[in-house]
Amino acid sequence: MADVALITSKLSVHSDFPKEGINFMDFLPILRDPFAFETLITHIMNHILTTTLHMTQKKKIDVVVGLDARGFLLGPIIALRLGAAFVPVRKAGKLPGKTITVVYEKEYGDDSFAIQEGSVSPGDNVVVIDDLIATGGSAKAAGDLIKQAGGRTLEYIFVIGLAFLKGHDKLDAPSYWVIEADPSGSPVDKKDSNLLSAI
Ligand SMILES: O=P(O)(O)OC[C@H]1O[C@H](OP(=O)(O)OP(=O)(O)O)[C@H](O)[C@@H]1O
Ligand SMILES: Nc1ncnc2[nH]cnc12
Repeated sequence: MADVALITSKLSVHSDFPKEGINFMDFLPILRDPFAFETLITHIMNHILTTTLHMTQKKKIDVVVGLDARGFLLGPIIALRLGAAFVPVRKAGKLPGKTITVVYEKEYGDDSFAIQEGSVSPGDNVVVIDDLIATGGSAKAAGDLIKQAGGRTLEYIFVIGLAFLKGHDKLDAPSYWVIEADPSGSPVDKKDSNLLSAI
């Protein structure tokens, strides 16, 4: 698809960042090109309107959860277009008031996430947005927080999926990524795993 080719052309890969052996996929250049950025948002919106919304009888998404930090660059835009709330899942210790926290493991170390109590209500339909899924540790931790708050995660949506790491297998709902990358950071045709996980 031409839209995916344009978005993919903006990605850059940095070897051995932030640690030796990690091919870090940088999606920020997409945001520097307004046309590519708009194309990405439109692609994600099309996916949500044609697929995610039909995962619930209510046909409504109540909350878009964005993951610290790069999920914050996409989540509020998607939330506004859907008429949904935006809720950040932040690294623990950064949010005021009562929070729910969870410790998790990711591709290059351990971390902890928090969500503000009351920001997701019981029964809310939630979509999680982030730039990338690697081991799935971050997305799973966010899903655990949403579950503890009583919300229902309909889908996890990413710009980039490192499907070979099988992170999506850890998640309690289907996942979708716009671009799939191999261990070197090169784009590959999306595997069935992505399609299957979106069923
Ligand atoms: O699937 P995982 O193995 O959990 O890795 C994916 C997460 O790692 C990156 O964030 P990072 O924790 O580096 O935080 P940052 O966005 O603040 O740099 C990325 O933006 C995802 O949130
Ligand atoms: N390879 C990678 N590139 C960018 N962000 C990441 N987060 C975890 N692994 C990553």
